[in-house]
Amino acid sequence: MTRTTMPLLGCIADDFTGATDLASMLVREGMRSIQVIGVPEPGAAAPDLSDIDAVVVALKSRTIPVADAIDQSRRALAWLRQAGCERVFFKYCSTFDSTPEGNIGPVTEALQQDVSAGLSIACPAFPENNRTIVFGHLFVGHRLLNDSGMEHHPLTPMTDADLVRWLGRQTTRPVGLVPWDTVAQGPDAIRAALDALAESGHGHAVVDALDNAHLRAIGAAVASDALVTGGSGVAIGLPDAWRAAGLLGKRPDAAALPRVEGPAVVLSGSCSRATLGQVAWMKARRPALALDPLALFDDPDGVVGHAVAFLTEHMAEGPVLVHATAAPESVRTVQDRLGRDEAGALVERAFAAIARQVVEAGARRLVVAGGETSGAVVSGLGVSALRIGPMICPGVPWTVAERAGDGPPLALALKSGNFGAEDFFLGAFDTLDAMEVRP
Ligand SMILES: Nc1ncnc2c1ncn2[C@@H]1O[C@H](COP(=O)(O)OP(=O)(O)OP(=O)(O)O)[C@@H](O)[C@H]1O
Ligand SMILES: O=C(O)[C@@H](O)C(=O)CO
Repeated sequence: MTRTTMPLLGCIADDFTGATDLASMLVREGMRSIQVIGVPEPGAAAPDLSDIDAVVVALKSRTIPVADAIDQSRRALAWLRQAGCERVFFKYCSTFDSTPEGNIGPVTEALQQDVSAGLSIACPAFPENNRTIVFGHLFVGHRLLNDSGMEHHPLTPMTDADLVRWLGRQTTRPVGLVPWDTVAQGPDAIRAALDALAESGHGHAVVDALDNAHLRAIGAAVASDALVTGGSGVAIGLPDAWRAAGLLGKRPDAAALPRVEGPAVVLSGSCSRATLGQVAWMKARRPALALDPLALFDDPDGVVGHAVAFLTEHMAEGPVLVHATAAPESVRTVQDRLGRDEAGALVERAFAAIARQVVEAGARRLVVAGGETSGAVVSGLGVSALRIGPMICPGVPWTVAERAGDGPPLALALKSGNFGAEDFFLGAFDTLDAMEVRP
């Protein structure tokens, strides 16, 4: 018999757009999914989980102190288990963003303890976005992780592509490897390798994957595990395995959302390479306004007001863009003047205010670029949960927001900095117009 009343899978994601990425993969594979913003406080209105298969709790725990990340993740786990989830997924970045101290290893070990898991896999591979693992080494495209640009990341510089060694620095229990030639032999071989590693005292296994066939085989091998850890890629094999085991029903309409119509805006606070290209592409086609952080520092209300007036003037005619996205040298100038964190916080506050005011002025469909920027916008709009809909590109779905009070429905697409093709900003609205509608 297939269970129908409670979510089967509870997920804990260490950042915001990462949570959306995971939920999107689960929806594509036929699980009705919702993303909850932070751990709901006791007594707060709980999201409606009555027809939901997977719940993803979005934390901001990737770069906070280890003890705080453990505490938040454990609270998320307790809430998910109370909601009925029997399987747990810990989602981190496909570039394994972490430091020698954590937070991936320590959070995994805390969750293992709480769900009484023995060994769990670690698999950030996401071939659809060019992240693959070969003999434990993570590649971004053709480059090793530590030669991909990620070695310069301001918060989590990834200076070693050897995930067995890197994760081993963060964990108390040994880390083993299931190499790709074992993975290629299929689920039974993978399971046997994992069991052998557990038998020999390993607490973690990095699992190689080069393509989606590998990920589906891994999913089938670990479908009974209480805890799976990884990027969104490794989640794609789980739903089929659960359906085969009778734990999950068929969900042909998993991606359907209520129709949301109305003016469309794009807010971009990401300065990642992919977003720079997307902003340039959009500026050549639609009205666009650049936010100047230094002007924002001098007159925040004036600059926000000007941006809202600009959006409001143009949004009825089609998608319109406001961006702080700027080239690295211009970002450096701003950071030298204001400080890196202060500049970031100033721009994020501005986007939160712009989003709030432009929604008050009638905007109903918003695309937001950048993880931190998305967090600020979602907080600014008072969103408590996101129902996940169709995929725009691997890792980015449309969502419909649940908000406190009786606000009008809002469609939101939250894009990780480095995801999406050049035409993402306009293409996103085509996906929304073409989607199947939930009555
Ligand atoms: N022109 C600018 N000068 C200085 N800081 C900026 C500027 N534009 C944006 N920022 C800040 O840079 C940060 C960008 O982070 P964000 O997470 O939004 O994007 P990202 O890093 O590209 O996305 P992701 O985390 O999904 O990869 C934010 O704090 C934003 O406010
Ligand atoms: O896994 C990824 O690359 C993304 O979902 C992410 O976590 C971006 O911060």
